[in-house]
Amino acid sequence: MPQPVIYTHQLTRKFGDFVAVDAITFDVQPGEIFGFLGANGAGKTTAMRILCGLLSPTSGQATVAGFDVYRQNEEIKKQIGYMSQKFSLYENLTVRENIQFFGGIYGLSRQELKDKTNVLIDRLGLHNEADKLVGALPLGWKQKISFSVAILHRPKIVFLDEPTGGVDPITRRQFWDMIYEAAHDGITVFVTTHYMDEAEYCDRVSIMVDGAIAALDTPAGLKKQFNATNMDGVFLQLARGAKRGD
Ligand SMILES: Nc1ncnc2c1ncn2[C@@H]1O[C@H](COP(=O)(O)OP(=O)(O)OP(=O)(O)O)[C@@H](O)[C@H]1O
Repeated sequence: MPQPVIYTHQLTRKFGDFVAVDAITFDVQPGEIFGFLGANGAGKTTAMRILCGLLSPTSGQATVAGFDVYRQNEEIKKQIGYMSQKFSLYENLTVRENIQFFGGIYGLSRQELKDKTNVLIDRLGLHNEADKLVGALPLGWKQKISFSVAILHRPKIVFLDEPTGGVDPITRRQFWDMIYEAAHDGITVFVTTHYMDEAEYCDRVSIMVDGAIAALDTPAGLKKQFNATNMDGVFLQLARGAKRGD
């Protein structure tokens, strides 16, 4: 078995007496697409913030790309890419400027930036849009650019926090083609989503309920375990018992 890219053991985060993340244990293998599901308030974002090196756990263990979340969060930040529906690109910069800005933050050299920007604009077929403001583009395009920017520096792992919220199923499907391509290139993908069709696209899926991992398996394994025809059926059975959330 190769070394996991993400390893957690009894990872816990409290806010005062409130246990937001409750002793979660799992690992993610290199190149895997790992779905991180849970109802609102289940604790996904808190767990993800810990794994991105942004928040310290209260107890338990975790490593990301081999680095410890308590002591080596600066190293972790260099190994990861991050994209969220909530934080994406700068609307008042052009596509090209956004790519160069974020590429610069991720530490690419001037020449690398120039080359990668051109390759990316080519791949996304954005020649006519490259010098337009991002704010003028449809949401689906922004998401695709945002994802491409998050993996521009070829991180070991990319964290995607509800990356496809609010776009139509065809655009979401295209977005997932990009995810598959990244995974095929060896980038591990850790993704949260509320769309159950997207859960089916993951290699394995964990479902959090009230801070704990209630189930973790391949989509096929989960459907079998919960005697459900689709992931919606699995999710509803687990989420029905949740105390937190809307
Ligand atoms: N800084 C904080 N202080 C106190 N409570 C917090 C803090 N951050 C998160 N929580 C609480 O922890 C719980 C888990 O929140 P979290 O945002 O991790 O859930 P989530 O699964 O990402 O939900 P959503 O899908 O709605 O984003 C929630 O009840 C939330 O109110």
